[in-house]
Amino acid sequence: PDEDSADAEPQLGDEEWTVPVSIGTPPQGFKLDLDTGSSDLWVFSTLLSKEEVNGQSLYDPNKSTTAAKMTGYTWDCHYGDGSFSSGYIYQDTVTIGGVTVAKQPVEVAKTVAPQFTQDTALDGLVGLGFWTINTAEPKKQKTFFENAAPNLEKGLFTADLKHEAPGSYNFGWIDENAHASNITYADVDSSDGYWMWTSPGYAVGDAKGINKTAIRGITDTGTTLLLLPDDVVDTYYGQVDGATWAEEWSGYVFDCNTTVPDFSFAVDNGTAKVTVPGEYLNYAENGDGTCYGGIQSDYGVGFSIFGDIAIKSAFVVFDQQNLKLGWASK
Ligand SMILES: Cc1ccc(-c2noc([C@H]3C[C@@H](O)CN3)n2)cc1F
Repeated sequence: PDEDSADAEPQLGDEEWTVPVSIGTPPQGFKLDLDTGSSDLWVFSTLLSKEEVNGQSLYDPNKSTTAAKMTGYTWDCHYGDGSFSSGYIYQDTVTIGGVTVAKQPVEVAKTVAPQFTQDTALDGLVGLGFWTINTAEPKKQKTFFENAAPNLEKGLFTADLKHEAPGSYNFGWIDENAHASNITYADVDSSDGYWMWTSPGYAVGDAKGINKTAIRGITDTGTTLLLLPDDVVDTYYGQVDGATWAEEWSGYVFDCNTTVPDFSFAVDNGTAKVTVPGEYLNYAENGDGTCYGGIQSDYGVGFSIFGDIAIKSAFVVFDQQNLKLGWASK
């Protein structure tokens, strides 16, 4: 059923992906960043001061006949990079990829951090984590997917992000033509509100076996890079000629002409694995002849983060009904 599919446009050199979202009646159109690492749906709005807006589309609830203010409700988000946004809440009709939720809590921004003002590629976020980390007060609100799932064929959504090319998110069904290998599932621990799971190990380059070490982390479409434990990161860069940790870049860098090896992480008991091509792991030029690695340390986060660099290397199934995370090659 192709109607439940949203094209995901890569922005800023695969830094983030946005999808077209309609809110209100008549529909107001936005480009929102689907983020499995948070659980608030928020959008730039007419409540913002003009200094905080830089070309983004603004949701105006007063122009929507289906908008209803949730009196007394507020929200306040803080993201991993220190950015923030906050405001008030309306219920309105939201459509993403052909899936419509009436009375979806739409968090309208009254304040956004400079990072959002500067990010002209997006008009807000759609959190696809679990409601337990939604920031609405006095009562947490369900995500778009949690509200949509009961009316979908399957209580799951899939992410098929691609390197420097449009990808897609599907809601409620698995496109068997979108993945090459069987889908291998891992158990999800949603107790912290994230898509948290544990990979049993990893391999660098074309190494046959895997280094058996548990990598516990979240699968987060809103994080660009692949953030891993220091011992894994050090082992990886030990195989990248000339790689060093650079204070000025706060991360591992190497000469841009360096050939960087693939990185594979195991799924389930290690029978299946996802291979991130070395090409994706030379993430960005620093401008001084060095390049910034796509693998960096998860120090201080408390868990690893399988961000877009890992997600775009696979076809990923976020199965909320069975609390499973599926990975397949494509
Ligand atoms: C300007 C800007 C800043 C942050 C983010 C952002 N979105 O998702 C996330 C990650 C980290 C964690 O917070 C949840 N998922 N970060 C997006 C932005 F456009």
